[in-house]
This record gives sequence, structure tokens and C-alpha cells, in this order.
Amino acid sequence: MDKGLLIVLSGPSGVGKGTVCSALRKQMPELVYSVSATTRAPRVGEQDGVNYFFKSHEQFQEMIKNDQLLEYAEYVGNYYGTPRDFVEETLASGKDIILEIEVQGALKVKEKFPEGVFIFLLPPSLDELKGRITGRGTESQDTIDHRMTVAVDEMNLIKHYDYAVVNDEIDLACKRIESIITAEHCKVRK
Ligand SMILES: Nc1nc2c(ncn2[C@@H]2O[C@H](COP(=O)(O)OP(=O)(O)O)[C@@H](O)[C@H]2O)c(=O)[nH]1
Ligand SMILES: Nc1ncnc2c1ncn2[C@@H]1O[C@H](COP(=O)(O)OP(=O)(O)O)[C@@H](O)[C@H]1O
Repeated sequence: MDKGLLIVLSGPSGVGKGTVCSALRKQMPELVYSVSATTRAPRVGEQDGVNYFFKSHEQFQEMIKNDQLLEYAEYVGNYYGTPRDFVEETLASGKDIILEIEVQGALKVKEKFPEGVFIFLLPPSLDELKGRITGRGTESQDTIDHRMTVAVDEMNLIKHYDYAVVNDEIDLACKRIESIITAEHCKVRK
């Protein structure tokens, strides 16, 4: 049996990764989603094991020590990481898995899985990006400013990715990603 595809959806905070990813999962129910571990506090409505596995700093350090994370990164004061076993088991079972992670972590995954499909989600403009982060209403002004500075640095790393998808409209962005996945399945692997 062929292994599944490892799909990494990355891009700056507020670009719409979470929104596009959940829309995509509705359209492609067979696509498995990797739930990350984080030390960030849950936001209203977020559930442990669904949105994230919420961990203390000590628990997260323990996961790092035990090599349980495929990658992890510190992002705006918190740790985020991808549980390794779940990804490897899903791929081995022939299913596709999508990781929705920030840029540093995505580049670490690329070192381990160069055959993965790396997709960078772009905002239509930086002004629109700031508007989306602010409009979501989950961040303080300081965090918004910090995330915007990080966003500009992150966009310079797009050259390491296989595909760039502009998130102008959610449905269009999803269609583009679906087409990428279809094309990757048709690819002749050398
Ligand atoms: N490297 C890495 N980044 C992650 C992981 N999980 C989530 N992230 C990223 O961490 C950043 C912050 O996530 P979060 O606090 O939920 O904010 P939001 O995604 O901007 O709503 C986002 O860019 C996420 O995609 C992970 O397992 N590894
Ligand atoms: N294509 C889009 N057009 C307009 N607003 C969007 C679009 N995609 C996402 N958003 C909005 O932008 C904000 C940030 O989206 P989110 O998915 O939380 O981003 P990320 O996961 O990349 O941080 C949310 O309020 C979301 O509703």
C-alpha cells in the first residue's frame, strides 16, 4: 500500500490557516488532521484533544525529552509541537494527513519529510492580514504588533515551499488546496 501524503499548511498568524483548514476538512472528510500540543491557554470554546492538547510547560518539556514531537517551535511566548506517532501511523496506514503549523516548524518538518507537500497561505495584503488578526478579537494590541512583525519575517521564507495559495476567499483557497492534493496524488514519483 502507498503511504499517505504529508501536507503542511503554513503561513503567518491571522492569514486564515485555521479557517481554511476546517473548511477543507469538511470538503475532504478523509483528510486526517494532526492535533498539536501547546502551552498556550485555551481560548473560549477550544477543547482539549480537539483544537489542541493543552499542556503545562513541564509536560511539554517532557514530550520534547521523550522525543514524542516530530517538530516544535516557540511562537510569541508559547510552545507548539506536532505529536510524532500519530503522524507516522496515519501515513503508514495510507491516509493523507494535514499539519497546520507556523513557518519555523514547517521548515523542520521539511528536513525530516522532504517528500511532504508544503503549502504557504498568503494574505491578499499586509493590511488585510492586520485586519484579520485584529478582527478575530483574540489578541491584545501588543500581541497583534508582535505577530505582524513575525509575519513579515515569515513571508520571506516562502521560497522553501512547494505551493503558494492566496486566501482571498475561503472557498477559492480550499479549491486551490484540493487541486494541489489531487495533483500530488497523480504525480509520477521518481
Ligand atoms: N511549529 C508548530 N506550529 C504550530 C503547531 N500548532 C499550531 N502552530 C502554529 O502556531 C501559531 C499560533 O497558533 P495559535 O496560538 O492557535 O494562533 P492562530 O493559529 O494564529 O489562531 C499558528 O501559526 C499555528 O499554525 C505545531 O504543532 N507546531
Ligand atoms: N478568506 C478570508 N476572508 C476574510 N476573512 C478571513 C478569511 N479567512 C479567514 N478569515 C478571518 O481571519 C481571521 C483569522 O483567521 P484564522 O483562521 O484564525 O487564522 P490563522 O489560523 O492563520 O491564525 C478570522 O477572524 C477569520 O474568520
